[in-house]
Amino acid sequence: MLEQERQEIDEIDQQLVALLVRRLATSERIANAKLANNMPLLDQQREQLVYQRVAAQTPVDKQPYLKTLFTDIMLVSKQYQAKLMKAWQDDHDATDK
Ligand SMILES: C=C(O[C@@H]1C=C(C(=O)O)C=C[C@H]1O)C(=O)O
Repeated sequence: MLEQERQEIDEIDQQLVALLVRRLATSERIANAKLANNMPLLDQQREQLVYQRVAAQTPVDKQPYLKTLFTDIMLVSKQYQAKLMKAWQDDHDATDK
């Protein structure tokens, strides 16, 4: 009964996982550039642009759900960047001593 739809969800999830892994890898490169250039991790202006772009691509009835999803996606992205930047900074401090 639900097999076809569940198979479609599985296929979509497979694509989402690959894209989310790629997004995190890109976020890692951004974290590296921020540390090298003494820039803050958080960029609220950029996040507002992301929300605007997502909303423009989303049917109105689904916009609140996509907003929640992207809040979480960017939260995880920032958590990952914070972990990486701390580890790189700790390494750097250790080699300075
Ligand atoms: C990835 C970045 O770092 C943070 C995470 C963002 C994201 O995951 O889209 C956006 C802005 C920043 O708060 C960035 O600055 O582009």
